[in-house]
Amino acid sequence: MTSVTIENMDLTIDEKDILKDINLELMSGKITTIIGPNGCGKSTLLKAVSNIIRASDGSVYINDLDIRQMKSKDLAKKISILSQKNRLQYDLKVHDLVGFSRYPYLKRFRGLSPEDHKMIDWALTETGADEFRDRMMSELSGGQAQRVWISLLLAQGADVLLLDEPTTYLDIHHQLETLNIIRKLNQKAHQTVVMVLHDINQALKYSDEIVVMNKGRVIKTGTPAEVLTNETLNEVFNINGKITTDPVTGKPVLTDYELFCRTVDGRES
Ligand SMILES: Nc1ncnc2c1ncn2[C@@H]1O[C@H](COP(=O)(O)OP(=O)(O)OP(=O)(O)O)[C@@H](O)[C@H]1O
Repeated sequence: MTSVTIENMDLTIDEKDILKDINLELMSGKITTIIGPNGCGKSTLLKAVSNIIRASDGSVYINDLDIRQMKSKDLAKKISILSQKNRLQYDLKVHDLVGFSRYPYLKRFRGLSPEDHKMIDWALTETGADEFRDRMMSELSGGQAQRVWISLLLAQGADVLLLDEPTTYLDIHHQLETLNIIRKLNQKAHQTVVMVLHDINQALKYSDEIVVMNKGRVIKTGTPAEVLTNETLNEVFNINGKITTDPVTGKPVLTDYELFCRTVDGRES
């Protein structure tokens, strides 16, 4: 299993502080979900962990290896990232697109090996995307395409999976299907999964650990039960709700949520 440690990370873009003093130990083999309001730095944090964007200060370690000391191919064998918006410039067959994930393993002047094909087939089967492996990406629905993108992430064979809003654009059925696939894979293969989700109840249900961000900082980490308090909801999202415990999963559930606004003199409105 692979652990990821972020130490004293700051990230500045155009003199604006985007991430400030981030210290995190992402739990090995578990599912961690980052929640927080729009623009608080969640996507930027995932990009910095995968070295797509360089932090201005601080370090990210994968099992004690500093990612800045790693070659990009070696890093890609350890960490794969599913970005928020996946767009293709050219239309491709599903199978060919997933094949790109094997780039870090290609030997010079050689094509895909039997091992590469095995990984691609496995990834397509695990996500249920195998049935449209020979179709063009442009022919797929949003939910089908998302399964292909997750296959691409899996076929890369990394121990750490970063997923930025993997359920965006999906209907509720496909949202749950996608999260179930991620959880099933995490339970079977014990990858370290770090997701960004906007749906608080989905975050509570599917995560071992929650990271709450606000204004570029991590303000709370812990189990769903530790993190979900009305104090946190007020402070971060400006909402209030009823918090109960799901009798089956034992995890907290948020219901009856409402905007919670304080006027300048401190009254609720
Ligand atoms: N390339 C960039 N250039 C300038 N500013 C950027 C860049 N990327 C991100 N930002 C800024 O950094 C801040 C954090 O953005 P980020 O996308 O990480 O937030 P987020 O929490 O993922 O938001 P959302 O929930 O809306 O997706 C925002 O203010 C954004 O405008």
